[in-house]
Amino acid sequence: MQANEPPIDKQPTSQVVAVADSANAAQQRQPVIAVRDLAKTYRLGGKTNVYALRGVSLDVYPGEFVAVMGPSGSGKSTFMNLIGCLDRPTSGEYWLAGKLVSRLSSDELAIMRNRLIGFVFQGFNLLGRSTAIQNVGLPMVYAGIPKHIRELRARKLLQLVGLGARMNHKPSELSGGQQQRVAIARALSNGPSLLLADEPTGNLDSRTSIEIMAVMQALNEQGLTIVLVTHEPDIANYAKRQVVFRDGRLIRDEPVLQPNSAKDEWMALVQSTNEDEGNIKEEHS
Ligand SMILES: Nc1ncnc2c1ncn2[C@@H]1O[C@H](COP(=O)(O)OP(=O)(O)OP(=O)(O)O)[C@@H](O)[C@H]1O
Repeated sequence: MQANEPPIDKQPTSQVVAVADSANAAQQRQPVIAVRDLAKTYRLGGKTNVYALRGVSLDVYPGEFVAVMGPSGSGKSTFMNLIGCLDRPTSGEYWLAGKLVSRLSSDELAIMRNRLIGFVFQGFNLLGRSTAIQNVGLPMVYAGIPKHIRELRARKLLQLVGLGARMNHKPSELSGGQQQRVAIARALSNGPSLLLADEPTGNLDSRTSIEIMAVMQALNEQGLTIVLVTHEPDIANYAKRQVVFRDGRLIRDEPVLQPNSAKDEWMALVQSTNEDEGNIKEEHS
């Protein structure tokens, strides 16, 4: 066992059980995320403690699509910041792809984060003066990838999210949904195995939200593990599993038996729009 692998008694119970249960192949895989008793306390003004997370334990396996829900202030963003290695917990343990995060140096952590995790935010966070292809290529500049490979990869990623015809557009020349698709392509640029999305549809209308969720579901079908924070139950119903936080605790963790298909809903919307437009044309002819 490597120094920063979870000791067997600390490993997720399901993983230990899975060793004995060879029939359950999915559970035999190592979790991408394994947290145990994770807690985060903020100290306000040197006096007051804010208990943002109070002992959360959770495993997320490769290929899962998890929606994180809960009321405002319940700890969702704090949890995402911890699993995204953007912040350190006050106590508890976190294994990211089998490595105990607390044992990693800041440099090791940064390398692991850049290699394994892609981030998508509510506000897109694109550079306003850069084109779509430049925005997507930026994380690869930091990763030291040569220009010709960067461009090739950025083109492929923009095509993957359906923006092949918008590569040279700046964010102000793109719709909100298109900007979020650029942000998703950028999040994928270093080939992560985990996508963390904090309210990715929070700034979008419901039609555009379905479009973005169709992209997310397609990526998940290709094997990408996704953890997504949302306030909206409709959005959470596109995920395969829902976890709910309240007052810094995990109070519910359930599979979604039949996730909605955003692609089907999107196609139905497009079809009904086409029919409406056809009817209008007929009325005017
Ligand atoms: N940097 C901070 N300093 C002090 N308190 C904080 C800090 N960040 C978050 N908190 C507090 O921790 C608690 C959890 O906040 P968090 O942002 O994780 O909740 P949330 O579920 O993401 O809420 P929302 O849905 O409104 O984004 C809240 O009481 C919040 O005020």
